[in-house]
Amino acid sequence: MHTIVDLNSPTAPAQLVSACEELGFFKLTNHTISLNLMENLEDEAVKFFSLPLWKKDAAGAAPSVTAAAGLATWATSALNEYITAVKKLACELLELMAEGLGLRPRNALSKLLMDEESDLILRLNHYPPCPVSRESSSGGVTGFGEHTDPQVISILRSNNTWGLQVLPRDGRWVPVPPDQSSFFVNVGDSLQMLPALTDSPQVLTNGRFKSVKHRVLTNSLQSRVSMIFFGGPPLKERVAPLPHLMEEGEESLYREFTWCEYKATAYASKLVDNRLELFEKR
Ligand SMILES: O=C(O)CCC(=O)C(=O)O
Ligand SMILES: [Fe+2]
Repeated sequence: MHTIVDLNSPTAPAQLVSACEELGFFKLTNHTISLNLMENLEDEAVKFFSLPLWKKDAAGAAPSVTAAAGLATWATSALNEYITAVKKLACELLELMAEGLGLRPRNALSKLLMDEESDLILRLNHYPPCPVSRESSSGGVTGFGEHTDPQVISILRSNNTWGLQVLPRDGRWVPVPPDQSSFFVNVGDSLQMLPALTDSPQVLTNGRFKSVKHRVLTNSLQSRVSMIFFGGPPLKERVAPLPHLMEEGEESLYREFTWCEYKATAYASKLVDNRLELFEKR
């Protein structure tokens, strides 16, 4: 099962490091982001998702999605409030991780998100109930296929509907019990490649973080709504080879690439594809 990290615990830095090394995924409790804010945003998201498709398409192309979709005007400012708060939380976590890794300076990781050109995304997902999943022998219909997140860090909040599963290294999918008042955090591919991002060889010896494979199965009776904050580096930031693929002194199998290139490849490929193969030196 995944680790539960209490943000207020004095041992949070060490707990974060071991959670990121073992599974690359943990539940975070005792954060200060208001449940009320998250529930209000969830209500607006549900209203948006229940609009007819043509209206959602039109809203997507409009300068203000909320206004075009006829959603509450406060929704835009609430969204901005949420994004600011969750970005701050992401940076706090990255600083605690740096502390746990003994990295100097403390902002070695968080500066990637603090940069004014950092690539931040908030995604809202809606999985309507899918009755077929009751009859399905595989235990559910896929709502979001298996993948790793390409960014540095992802911070997920969902309603209390089951569906999220993570894949530990022993290869068996584990359902994650939902908890609408906590966050679920996962290591992204770019954090797995962290030594390159920090230019800090000491991290190589301190262990590596894992970007965890995860997926969502639909629920037969209840709809699931999730909001995920993806913290990515600036587009021009250099992302480099996975150190665990190299022996000491061995030349990298991969050519250097930027976050922009990696992101473009990640979103153009199928979810399960091994994107790194595309960056192998030929
Ligand atoms: O909706 C969820 O619970 C997870 C979705 C997800 O993994 C993603 O959007 O990257
Ligand atoms: Fe994901």
